[in-house]
Amino acid sequence: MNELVIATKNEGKVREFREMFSKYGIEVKSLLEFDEPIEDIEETGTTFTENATIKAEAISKQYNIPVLADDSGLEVDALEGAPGVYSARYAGLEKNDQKNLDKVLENMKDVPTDQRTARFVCAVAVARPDHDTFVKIGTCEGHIAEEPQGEHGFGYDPVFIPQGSQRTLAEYTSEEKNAISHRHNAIIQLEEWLKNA
Ligand SMILES: O=c1[nH]c(=O)c2ncn([C@@H]3O[C@H](COP(=O)(O)OP(=O)(O)OP(=O)(O)O)[C@@H](O)[C@H]3O)c2[nH]1
Ligand SMILES: [Mg+2]
Repeated sequence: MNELVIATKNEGKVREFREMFSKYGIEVKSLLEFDEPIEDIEETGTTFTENATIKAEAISKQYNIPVLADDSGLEVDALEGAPGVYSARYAGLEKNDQKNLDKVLENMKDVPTDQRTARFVCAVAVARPDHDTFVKIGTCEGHIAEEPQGEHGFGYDPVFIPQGSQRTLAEYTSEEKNAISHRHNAIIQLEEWLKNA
């Protein structure tokens, strides 16, 4: 396989998939690079697994090709798992990373350091014509910073400090993030399939 379609319109995800799949010699094509505009796929599931499956199967069926999709988000223990599957839409449907992150910090303002534990979760689904869809899940444990730091990455990266680190993920280089991220931890479980695909 030398090209894989990823059913996403999130440029941050596309960049990371492109970086991580390059070592397998696989080029990534996202929904942003199709000749015709692709309608938004409604994420009606209540779990990362369901939503990743919905996105992968929608595009796989429409174009009759193998497709990978990623549904991911941030689970904060002190917020009972929120924003969770609603991470992209936490502060509203407009999908504003800054507003989402501000809302997490605001909701966490009275939470002491030792209770700020959180994790990123990523479900990757692979849908193919005439095959059952399969899903792999990766996580990345850490805690929520008191204030945003760093310019790299996307989404909640400026407020997420991976376990054992003093820096936020937005202060990591892309190579450093791609070595420990939830997305990386999901993709490494695809290695067998990638080698044979
Ligand atoms: O700081 C972050 N670093 C990450 O590595 C990361 N991965 C996911 N997220 C957050 O979770 C939402 C996913 O929602 P999501 O899976 O529905 O994606 P999306 O709507 O942005 O794009 P699409 O793939 O659905 O087209 C994203 O928007 C982000 O807010 C991340 N934040
Ligand atoms: Mg989405």
